[in-house]
Amino acid sequence: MESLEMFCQKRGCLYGFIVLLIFTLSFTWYSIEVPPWHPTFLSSCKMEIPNKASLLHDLKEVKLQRMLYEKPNAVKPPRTDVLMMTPWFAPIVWNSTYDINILNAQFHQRGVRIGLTVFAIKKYVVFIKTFIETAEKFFMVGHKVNYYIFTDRVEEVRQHNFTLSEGRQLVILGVPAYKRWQEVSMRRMEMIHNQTYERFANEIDYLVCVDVDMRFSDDVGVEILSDLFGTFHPSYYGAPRTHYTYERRPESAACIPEDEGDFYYAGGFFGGNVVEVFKLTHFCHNAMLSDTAKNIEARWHDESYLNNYFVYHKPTKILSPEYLWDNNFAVPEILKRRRFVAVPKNHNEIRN
Ligand SMILES: CC(=O)N[C@H]1[C@@H](OP(=O)(O)OP(=O)(O)OC[C@H]2O[C@@H](n3ccc(=O)[nH]c3=O)[C@H](O)[C@@H]2O)O[C@H](CO)[C@H](O)[C@@H]1O
Ligand SMILES: [Mn+2]
Repeated sequence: MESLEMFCQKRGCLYGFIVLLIFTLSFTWYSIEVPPWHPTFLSSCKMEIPNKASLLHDLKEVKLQRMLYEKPNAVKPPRTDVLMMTPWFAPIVWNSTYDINILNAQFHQRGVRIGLTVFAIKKYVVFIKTFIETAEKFFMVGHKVNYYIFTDRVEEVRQHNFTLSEGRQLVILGVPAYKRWQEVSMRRMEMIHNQTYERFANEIDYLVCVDVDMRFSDDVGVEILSDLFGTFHPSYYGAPRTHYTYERRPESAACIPEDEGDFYYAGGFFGGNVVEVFKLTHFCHNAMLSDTAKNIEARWHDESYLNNYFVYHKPTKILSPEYLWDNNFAVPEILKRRRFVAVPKNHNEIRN
């Protein structure tokens, strides 16, 4: 039989342990402002957990596919003549830095849908035929694509009756024609913004927003897609900050001080997922309105606001000038492909 003394000793240990446990638990509870099992904590973790059946289905699919390609080499970069990564770890897309087959497999697996927005207002409708025809050849071939053509000449665009490959659709959106070309260009931000929740959120995953006075002349594929992306302007990718044609007047909402800024981005090619494009166009349009109220027109219109936005909201990917080129420029050694090039235009003739 256990002596009374031993029984008391054991019970003492047990009580001691329980007291310690309660103390530790309550300390943990109070030291975490919102405990992990609290709904507020769960909703603050932004990652959405997909449904279990679809996760398991995806896993099965990955196993079925063989992945055959030359393995990357950790000590031999594919390019040493250009910057391939920004200091905030956004890749810069140059030829031969990626394997399109790997990327295509990834984006097909996700069934990604891509929207391409383009504006053909007033005389700029002349560009739409070449634009769509070359896009059919080179833009996101094999993926689901929606073209969104914003125009004041709906009938004229419709009459082209473009034949599109499978999985591709064309949507014509009637919009007003502003008088000055600068305003037409700037108002694109507002019009894209207006369609994000109305339409884009339901129809696509990524948006690509470009100029219409352009032609595709080589592949532009899913390598460009990321949450938020911009493109080096072909005139300034190698230039020092002082040469960038940023808006410099402090009273403008587009102002970038002399000692800030990374690159000079082109107004004619940007994009991202629907939410990021919503935020970007919201900023650019409202900054433009606030400048207009002060009688200020930013130096390079929408491009100036875009550049300002990218200083403070860094793009997660940047496209090299391969994606926006002008054949009036001499072709530098680093430029291996010209994928999207300006169609020559008579500025005075087309803008008036
Ligand atoms: C390649 C590139 O980076 N281009 C940018 C550049 O000049 P650009 O000289 O290339 O501007 P632009 O004349 O092409 O105008 C921009 C776009 O607005 C549309 N448009 C314009 C006028 C008009 O009457 N009808 C019409 O539809 C059309 O889609 C055109 O492509 O600077 C502009 C602002 O000054 C914009 O930021 C452009 O995106
Ligand atoms: Mn243009």
